[in-house]
Order: sequence, then structure tokens, then C-alpha cells
Amino acid sequence: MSETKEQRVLQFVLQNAIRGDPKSVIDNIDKYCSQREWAMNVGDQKGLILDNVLKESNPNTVLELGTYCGYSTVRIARLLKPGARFLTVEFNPAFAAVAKQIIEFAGLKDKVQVIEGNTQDIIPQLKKKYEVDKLDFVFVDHWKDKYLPDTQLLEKCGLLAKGSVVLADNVITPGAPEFLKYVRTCGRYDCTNYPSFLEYMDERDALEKAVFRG
Ligand SMILES: O=C(NC/C=C/[C@H]1O[C@@H](n2cnc(C(F)(F)F)c2)[C@H](O)[C@@H]1O)c1cc([N+](=O)[O-])cc(O)c1O
Ligand SMILES: [Mg+2]
Repeated sequence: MSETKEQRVLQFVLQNAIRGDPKSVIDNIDKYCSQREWAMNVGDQKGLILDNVLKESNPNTVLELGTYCGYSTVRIARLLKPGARFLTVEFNPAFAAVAKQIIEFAGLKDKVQVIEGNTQDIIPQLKKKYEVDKLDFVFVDHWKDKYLPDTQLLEKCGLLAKGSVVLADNVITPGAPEFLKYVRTCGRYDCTNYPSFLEYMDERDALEKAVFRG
């Protein structure tokens, strides 16, 4: 059966990273995707910003939209305090399968719940089915045209509270213009832009942090 790029990333990790060592998993995905095949991981430059914003937030409950291969999932899970809850939503079963193996190899299986499905179906279930009260930190990195509707859905479902951090990848490349305009002008968020570069490339990109005012 013909292998996919995501399966090749997984194989490289299994063969080169150290089991139970999240940083070696992160470094090996970055090595493979910068030297062999580009892939849409948040990468090490934006990843460092993600680490710092996450540490500042020190969250109890985290949601990620767009697991992909689990690169940012591992970056986030490795920094969470004991007992914190971390849910990540992935739409594509093949990507979810790769991500689960990468998360497990990193030794973080017990810290993360990978939920397969569509955000518009999963978000309304978070309170009752997944026993989430409020989200302290949301990392948004899925389809760019879903950033805005899903942020508004999080609001509608009462999942954001004063101080909830929404951190979005790719607000320059590929860009999420409607999302950016909304969070910066609707009056419900305090926004900060973190300029950086597109993963493994010289093109400019940025993360946007939108803190809910409650
Ligand atoms: O398109 C990009 N990312 C799209 C990322 C998409 C990922 O999010 C999943 N998803 C889709 N819907 C859901 C939900 F939430 F519905 F379940 C989850 C997709 O299956 C995929 O794994 C991208 C593109 C570039 N680039 O340079 O082109 C750079 C990047 O960093 C990027 O993130
Ligand atoms: Mg991205």
C-alpha cells in the first residue's frame, strides 16, 4: 500500500527519536520536515512562542483544533501540569492514527485525548459528553476558514471565560483574515500578534493571541 507523507514522518520518529522523550520527538519531526518533506507542523520557531504563551497561561483545560501528526500536541502536552486536561480534535482518521502513535511514543498518551470528528459537532458536546466546564487555552491550527466559525461556536457554547486564551497559528500564511478582523474588532478580546516565520520556510507568518474578556 502506498505510504503517505504522514506515515513517513511517523516512521522517521519511531526509528530516530527516543521513546518517552517528547523533545526528541519534536526535534526529529522538525529534522525530517525541514530536510526531507515539508509538512504543516507549527514548527520550532512558532513552537517556541507557543511554549511561552502556554507557560504564561498555566492552563487546567486545553483544547487543540487540528491535531494533524501531533507535533503541537506533543509540544503542549509536555508542558502541562499534572492533572491538567487536554483534548485535541482531528477530522481525518489517517492523521489521527499517526498522531496517536506519535503521542504514545513521546510518552504522553495519558495526558491527551484525541477526539476524531468535526469541530462543529464536537465543540457542542464538550460540556456534557466531555465534561468540560471552561477552556483556559485553545490552540487553533485547523482549516483556516474554520477559525472564525469555531471561535464563535466556542463563545456560543459558553466554553470561554474571562482570561481564556485563544492562540491561532498562520494568521499571515496561509492567513485567517476574517478570524483576525473579528477578534481584533468585536470588543470581546485583547489581542497580541507574535510575528515569526512559516514552519521550515523563510516566508513570514505569525501567531495571534486573543484573550477573552469575559
Ligand atoms: O492548511 C493548514 N492547516 C490546515 C490543518 C488541518 C488539519 O486540521 C484537521 N482538521 C480539519 N478540521 C478539523 C476539525 F477541527 F474540524 F476537526 C481538524 C485536518 O484534518 C488537518 O489535520 C496549514 C497550511 C500551511 N501552509 O503553509 O500552507 C501552514 C500551516 O501551518 C497550516 O496549519
Ligand atoms: Mg499551522
